[in-house]
This record gives sequence, C-alpha cells and structure tokens, in this order.
Amino acid sequence: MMDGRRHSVDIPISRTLVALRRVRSLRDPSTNSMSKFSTLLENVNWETTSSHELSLRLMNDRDAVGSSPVGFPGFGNVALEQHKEDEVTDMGDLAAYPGGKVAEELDNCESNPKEILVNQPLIERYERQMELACASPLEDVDSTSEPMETRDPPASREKSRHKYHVQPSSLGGDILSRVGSPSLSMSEAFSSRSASLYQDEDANFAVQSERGCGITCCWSRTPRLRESYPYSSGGESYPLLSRDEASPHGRWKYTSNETPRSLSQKFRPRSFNDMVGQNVVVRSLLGAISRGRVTSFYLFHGPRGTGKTSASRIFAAALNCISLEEHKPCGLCRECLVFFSGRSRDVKEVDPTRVNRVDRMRSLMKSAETPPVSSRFKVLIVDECHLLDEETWSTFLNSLENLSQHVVFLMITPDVDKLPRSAVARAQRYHFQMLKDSDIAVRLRDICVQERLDFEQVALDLIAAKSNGSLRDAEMMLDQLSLLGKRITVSLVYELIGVVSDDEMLDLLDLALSSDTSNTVIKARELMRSRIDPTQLVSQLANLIMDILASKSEEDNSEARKRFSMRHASEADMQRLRNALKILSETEKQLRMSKSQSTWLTVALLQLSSLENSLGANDSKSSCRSAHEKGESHKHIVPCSCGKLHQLGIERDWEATLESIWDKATQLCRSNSLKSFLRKQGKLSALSVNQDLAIAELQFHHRDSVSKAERSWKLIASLLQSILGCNVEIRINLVLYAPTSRCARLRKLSFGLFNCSRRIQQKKAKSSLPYGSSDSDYSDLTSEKPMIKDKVVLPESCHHRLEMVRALRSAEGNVLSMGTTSSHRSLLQDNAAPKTPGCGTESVKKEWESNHDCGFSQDCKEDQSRCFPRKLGLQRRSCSPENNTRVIYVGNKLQDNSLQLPISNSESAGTYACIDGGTYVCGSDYDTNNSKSENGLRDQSATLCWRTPVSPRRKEWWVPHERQRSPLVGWVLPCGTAK
Ligand SMILES: Nc1ncnc2c1ncn2[C@@H]1O[C@H](COP(=O)(O)OP(=O)(O)OP(=O)(O)O)[C@@H](O)[C@H]1O
Ligand SMILES: [Zn+2]
Repeated sequence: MMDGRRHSVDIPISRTLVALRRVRSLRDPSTNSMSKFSTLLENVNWETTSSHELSLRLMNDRDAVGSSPVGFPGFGNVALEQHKEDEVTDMGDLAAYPGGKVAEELDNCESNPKEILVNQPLIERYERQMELACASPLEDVDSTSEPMETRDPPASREKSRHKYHVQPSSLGGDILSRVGSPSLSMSEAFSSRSASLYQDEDANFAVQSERGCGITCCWSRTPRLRESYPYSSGGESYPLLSRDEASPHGRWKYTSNETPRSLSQKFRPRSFNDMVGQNVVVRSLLGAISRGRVTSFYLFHGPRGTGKTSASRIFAAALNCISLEEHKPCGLCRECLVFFSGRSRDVKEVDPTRVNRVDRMRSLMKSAETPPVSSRFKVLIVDECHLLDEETWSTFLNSLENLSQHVVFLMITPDVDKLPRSAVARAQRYHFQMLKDSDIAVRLRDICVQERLDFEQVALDLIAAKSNGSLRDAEMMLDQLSLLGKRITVSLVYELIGVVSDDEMLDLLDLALSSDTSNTVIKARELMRSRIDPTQLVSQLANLIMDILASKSEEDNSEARKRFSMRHASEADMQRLRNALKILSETEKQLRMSKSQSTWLTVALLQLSSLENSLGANDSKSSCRSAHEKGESHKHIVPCSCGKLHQLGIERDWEATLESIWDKATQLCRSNSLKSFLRKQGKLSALSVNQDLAIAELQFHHRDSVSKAERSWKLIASLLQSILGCNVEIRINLVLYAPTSRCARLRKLSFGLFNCSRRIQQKKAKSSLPYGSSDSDYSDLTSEKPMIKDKVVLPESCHHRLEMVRALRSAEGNVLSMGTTSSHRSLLQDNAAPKTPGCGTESVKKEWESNHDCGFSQDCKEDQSRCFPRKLGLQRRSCSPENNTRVIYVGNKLQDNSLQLPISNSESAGTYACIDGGTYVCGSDYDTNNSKSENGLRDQSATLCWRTPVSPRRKEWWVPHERQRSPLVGWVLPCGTAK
C-alpha cells in the first residue's frame, strides 16, 4: 500500500488544529452561529512551506501562527500522507463521508500548495456534517454505552480513511506527531487486542489501525477516531480548553467545538476545579498524583449523577498531564490536548458488557500490559462495572497482581453492593456522596448566568432540593425549564416537574391528620387531577414528613411549615407523623401493583388519621409496652378527642378501665343469661378510640363462646356504644391456651374471629334484633346515636372481584389493599386434598352443608389433617338462618360438575382485601364461568369471607410450611348481613 506514489505534505498540524478549534469555539453561544467571526475566519489561511509543510495561519497579525494564538505550545509538524492510487475513487466517495468535502478541498488544495484558504462556508459545512456524524460526543455517559456496531463507519468512510495518513514529522521533538501518528505503536498495541476482544470488528479495526489519524479526524472527532478505540465508547473529543482568565479559579472555559445536546453535557466538569461537592475525593486523588502513589485499581462509587464518570476522566487526564503545575490536568500540555480532543490512545473507556467474558477480560488484561503509546499511564475506565460477572471479576482480580506499574483501572458503579467483596476489598474506593442542595443551587446559578437565563433563586433552590443530590438531575430539570423560554420561577418548577408545592402538601397533611375526611378527599383529588401522580404524591408527602421530623427546630422553615409545626407540635403529633410515614411506605408498595392508584392513595390518606390512635400515641405507649410484656398484644387505649374516655379516667389505669367499661356495658344487658355469659366468658381486652369510632376487642376462651358472642354481636356493640358514646366496631377473638413445645408453660393463642362494625340506627335495629336478644334489651341501648354506614359492606355474594371492589369502594375507608391470589393457585391446587372427605366430593359437600359444624369444629370426625380449609386454619361459617347468613365454603369450584378443589380457580377465589388492619379472603363456591356446572349451587352460594388479624402477607397465608402457624384462622361474619 505504501508506495512511491505517496505524497507527503507536512503541516504544523497542532497549530492548524488549534486555530481551527478556536474558530469553532468562537461560535456565538446564543445562536451557535459563527457569523460574528466570519471576518476572522476569512483570514485563516492554510500554508505550505517549501518542505511541503502545510500550515494554517490567521492573517490577523495578533493571531499569527507563530505566536500561538491561544497560547498552546508550538507543536511539531505532522505529515499528511495521501494515497494517490486511491485518489479517483476516494474522491468520489468523499462527498458521502461527513467531512469528506473538507478533505476533498484540502486534497484539491494540495495541488496548489502555495496557499489554501479555509473559508467560512467550508468550515460551517464541515461542522454541520460533523455534528450530524458525531451526534453524540463521548462526553455523555449514554454515548459510552453505545454499541460499537452503531458507530461503524459506512463503507464510504472506510475508503476515505485510506486517503490520509498523518505521520510524525521528521522532527524528533515534535510531540504531537508522535501521538497523532496512526502507524505508530498505537496500532500495534491495540490491533491484536482488538481482534481478540471484538471479533466481529476485527476487520474494521485492522484496517483502521493501518490508516492512522487523518486530518479530518484530528479536527474534530470523526467516527473513525472512535472506532479506532477498541475499548472506548468512541473517540470522545473533548473540546480544547482554554483558560478562563476572568474566572477567579482559573477554571476551564468551555470551548466546545460542537453543540452540546444538554446542559449537563455542556457543563460536564473538565477539571477538578469544576467538580462540585466532592472535595475529599478530589483532594485525595490529587494527592495520589502529586505524591506519586498511584495504584492500579480504583473504584468510584456513589449515587448517580454525582460526578463519578466526570471525575474518572479528569483523573485519567491528570494522571498523564505532564505540566509542572500543581493543578492537574492543566488542559494545555500535550497529553491534556490529546486527551481532551479524544485522541488519547492510552485512556480508554471499556464497555463492561463487551468484556464481560472471561476470555475477553483476559485479553483486555493482556493488552493492558503493553506499554502506553505516549503517556505515563494506560488508563482503562470501566463504567457500570457492576455489570461484570463474578467470573469476569475473578479473571480481572487474578491478573491485577501482575499488572505493571503503568496500568490503572478505574471502575465505576452506582451500586457497590453488587460487586464481589474480593473486588471491593482490593480497590482504592472513593465514595461520591450525594451533593448538597446548596452546592447544586450554586452550580445551577452559574449555569443560568452563563446561559443568560432569567431565573428566581428560590426556583433554583427548589430544583436543587428536588434533585436528590444529583447534579445531573438538577441540570436536566434546569435544561427542560430553560426550553420554555420563560423566567424560571418556583411555580414553573412545580408545574414542570410535577410536584406540588410544600404549602399545598402541608395543607393536605394537615387535613389528613385532622380526620377531615371529606376535605382530605377533595384536596387529594384536586392535586391528583391537576398535577401529580399518586406515587409522586406519596413520596413527596413522605419527604415532607421526614423534613418536618428532622428539622423541627430549624429556623429556615417556611411560614407554612412553621404554622404546621405550631399546630402539630406535641410529642403525640410527632408520633402520628412517624406512623404516617409507615403507612405511606406501605402505600407506596401497594401503588406499584395497583391500577387504581388514586383510590388507594386516598384511602391511605384517610388512614393517617384513623390509624393514628390504634397505633398508639405517646400516652398509651408505656401501657402498650407492659401489655406486650405480658403477652397481650393489643391492649391500648387512646383517649377520645371528645373527652369521654378521659371522664372515665381510662388513661390512668387502662386495665381497670377496660374492666369497668365491660362491667358497665354488661350491666345494661337485660337478658340475664346473656349478661352472665358475657361477664363470665368474655372480656374487653382492648379498646382504641378515634373521634367517632371505638374499636373494641373482646376475648373469649372457647369456640362455643365465640359463636355465642357472635350471634349477639349487635347487642354487644350497642351496649358498648351506650357506654362509650360513639360508634363501635367489635372484634371477637378466641384466645386458647396451648402448651408450647419446649416447655409446659401455657401459651396464649389468639385468633381474630370476628370483626364487624356496629353503627346503630334505632328503627332498623329494632326490626332486626340480634340473635338472642330481646326487644327490650335493645331498645334501651339505642338512643339517639347517629346512623353511619357500615364501614365495610360486602355483598352477600362476591362472585367477582369487581363486585368486591365495588363493595369495598363503597365502604367508608380503611381498605388497605386488595388483590387476587392468582399466583398461589397452583400451590393451592398442589396442596389441596381433592378427595378429602368433608371438602372434596359432591356427596360429602352435601353432607357438609347439612352439618353446620362438620369439618372444622373440634368435633369434626373427618380426617382433619387432609382437610384443606382446616389446614389453612379456616373455619366454615355455619349456616344460621337466624341472622340470614348462608353456608360458606372455602372457595369451592365445581369442575366437571363435581367438586374437586377446595379452592377454586375461578376469578373470585382468593380475592382478598385488607380492611382496617385485617385481611379478608373472599371467594365463591361456584364457577362463575360455567353456568352449567352450578348444579343448583348458585342459590346456595355465599360470600366467603375470612379474616386474618394481620395485613396481607400472602406468603404467610399460603406457603405450606408456614400454614400451620398461619394467622388466617377464623372466619368473619359476612358484613353484608350487618344491616
Ligand atoms: N460533582 C459534580 N460536579 C460537577 N458536575 C457534576 C457533578 N456531578 C454531576 N455533574 C453533572 O452531571 C453530569 C453527569 O455526571 P457524571 O456522569 O460524572 O455522573 P455519574 O456519577 O458518573 O453518574 P452515573 O452513575 O449515572 O454515570 C455531568 O455532565 C455534570 O454536568
Ligand atoms: Zn496537562
């Protein structure tokens, strides 16, 4: 290929580049046009010397080449080689190659070696072509992950590359020529490596390494330059830097030779001085360089957008910077120039997905051993290194020991926990912390000033506060806002980034905490309708609460915050806020799975107040603790806001008070038998009182007692209602005593069996007297109490999930979660005992129906161990015509007209809802999809409804080995009957 027909034209390429880049950097930043500088450009001349050196000269005296207009040291000459044998075809192809025109014209100019005028249209055209061709500079992380294939040059480019070779000038001291030379050691160093690592790119690479660095490539990053980096994400061509004399810190002025795509690209730090908020890291890295204590393996980790990638590049440049200045990288020395123009052969960015194979990593390590082309260090940057497999890591670590002194690996990850411990242990770790809001705000301000954006400082503060310590996030927000072309104001920020102002959030929280149900709902809806999605609202609310909890005493709170703090200043309020955080965190999880997010969010907001008391405020904390110590988990009383319970003095001695309430309530019972039953067998074990609702937990020690109590639940609720003066929800629990396996001590087993609200309406109550109560019993107790809708009204038959959803929606609140247990169906089927008498066959089913207690009571003669409902700890609701309930099955499904599975596959089976702290399982006993198979059972079907006293943790329900201690132990009265 290299024959005698090759012509070489030596040009002082460095000057050429400098001048051209300078021209490019002189774009008007606001218009990105170079019109302002056209005159200057017109004065740019290419010259050839008698020895065929081609040089570029600015005709303006001040900028004459000899005086190195931008202050770069004079670099040597580079030979521009031209393969004449390719000339004809190449010329034809050049037009298709970005930048080809320039090359073409340069080529033409060669025929007139006296002077080449580089005119503005030519440069502009070239630039436009280059911008299209090099759409994404390496500066951006995104571009680094761009697959190599996408950067492959078109065929026409391939040809054009044959056209020019830059060779070192004969002057030994010409530093740039050494670096820029294509056919220097660089090609030898990397071609073989490339072949092993990127087999599919072998051909390209082999050719490229022959080709060297053409002049077009040197002007700006051309695709070819990128491709010639076997590991690099591309030839990121940092713009040349020039000192910003005006800057007090002597920062590097951005002099990009291309249009950055975003503010974060444009303002990517180019020197350690530009790094924001990572002072410790920066000082330590600089110290390592100045003391010459550079190790071979660095690990940069920390949250995203905090400067890891930028710092790694700066560090790489600093490692090789040959300036004597203390502050590195200087941006001026040969190495810096080469690096920042993207032509460094010794600093490479490795795509972790490409080397994520043992053999490739081995090749990489082997090739790393070859000495650097021109620099002191060969630096390999592996961003997102957590993508490497364990084996790849071990290959890396094995070779690490033997690496020579000149190799430095910079690994970057946002998640250090994903790396093997052995790797982390052997690295010099640098943690990039989240940036402070104030640092971010200052940087944003800088950017606004430089970009001449009109802004409110508070708006920038707000952006900083909403960016989670990530400067990139902040810059991106600013970027978006700047596109609006308006003054950047707080309201614009709120609007654009979909957050609600703190003031509004505080309003919402205030309403929610004050149990102002309707206004809470209205406010939440208003916010969600207009601006914010529920998940965002939840997280914003949680953040706000955390702020309130954290900065209670801080002075810089806003007025609204202060007002809020004044209203909610007590320790009980703080406790309530902490509880609110818990609820919100649960809600967030729930929202991720839910389609009706706004509904669940509203429900959660309502919980903030309704749960506040049941979770226990400060007053009852100690009593709670002692109750826990006694093994009685749910004893707490929170004084009612209306003060009634205060009158009873229950906060003093809650146990005595509970007794007293129970005593007074039972006193009111006119039926002596019921009175004595309740007094002897029952106990009020816990009481939580909210503003208008008391939740009373009753405790019985025998199943029969529970059944009896359930039958009288309305009456009991009424009794308590009269004493407490508010609506009452009762929960009937079965507390058994069972010996523990390890010692003979009695252990309490507590099962929640019954849960239903009682809101009394006098007239109606009279017409539907509770079982076992007399008219007079009841009438005494139902005075003027307001009628409130039952909290949860389930239809008698929840055949469809939809029905259930509807029913739950109509409930006033406290629905925490809902879903289907579809994922457990197979498990259920596998573990079901279809042939088990009692729940397996049609005939037994009939028998079962006819016997109220068959299957699940203590007297059950069936093989209980195989009975699936029993295994689950479920109890069948017995048929009791008196209170209009019907037989309930465990989601039986008819398949082929026979009852095969205790738990059905039908949609309704396994539908659950978590209501007010308990979980309900609902299902139906026939196949909704198969009307034929109903076999008359439709009429007999009823809502299945079980409750577990805990919130839904499906595993706990269904996983076999946990089933034995499943908390799903009881059934509840279908609330639909609670009319
Ligand atoms: N500490 C910082 N100082 C200055 N600019 C920063 C800093 N951190 C982030 N930036 C800005 O954010 C952009 C992205 O930064 P960079 O890629 O270095 O972050 P990163 O931590 O590597 O993020 P990721 O983990 O997502 O790759 C930069 O272009 C820069 O504009
Ligand atoms: Zn330097």
